[in-house]
Amino acid sequence: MTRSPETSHVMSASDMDRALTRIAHEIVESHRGVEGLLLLGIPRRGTILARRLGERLARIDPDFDPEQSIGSLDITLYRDDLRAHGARTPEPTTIPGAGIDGATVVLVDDVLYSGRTVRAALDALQALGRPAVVRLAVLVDRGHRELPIRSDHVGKNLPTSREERVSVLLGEVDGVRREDEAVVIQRPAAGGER
Ligand SMILES: O=P(O)(O)OC[C@H]1O[C@H](OP(=O)(O)OP(=O)(O)O)[C@H](O)[C@@H]1O
Ligand SMILES: O=c1cc[nH]c(=O)[nH]1
Repeated sequence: MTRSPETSHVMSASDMDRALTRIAHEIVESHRGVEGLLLLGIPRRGTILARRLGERLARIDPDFDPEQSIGSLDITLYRDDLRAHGARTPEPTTIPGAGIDGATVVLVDDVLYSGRTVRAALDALQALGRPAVVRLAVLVDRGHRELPIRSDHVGKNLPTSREERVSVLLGEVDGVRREDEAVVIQRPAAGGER
């Protein structure tokens, strides 16, 4: 008999909002302001979260100009599992303003797991220029790293087992209402097929 996976909510929409607000404050504090800051989201959900972080940065410090300081970094062609999974359709890379040379780039993603996406992002960045500093902000760190990568800013550390799947549900991608956005863990039902 096939059982459906169990799903549990681990962050609500307001938990996510609060986490992003805290991360925005952390970024300003660790960078000592917003000059030279460039947020680059990893599509697709990282790009949306980068935009939301940027809105908060602009509220904290009006010198932060979202138009000039938020972009998107596609990593599709830099993945190390291209051979195993085949190519995905690339999303646009958009680098605003003066580019990445000399900037403090904050990579933004929804989930940090093996670290392979971030490794690919570092390769993608290197092809574009030479930032002064690269940092990482993620909404959820679920552990199980396969590479020596850690996040500077974390919305929530979430202990998980490898069998579980963490999903960040966002209106723009998943079609949920803003108030129904959430982080959920799906675990295979005990005794069920996967
Ligand atoms: O640290 P990692 O092991 O690389 O995992 C993290 C990545 O996995 C997810 O993307 P995924 O490739 O699953 O694509 P999707 O969310 O668009 O399905 C997530 O958005 C991260 O980018
Ligand atoms: O659980 C996981 C693993 C990789 N990427 C995700 O988004 N969730």
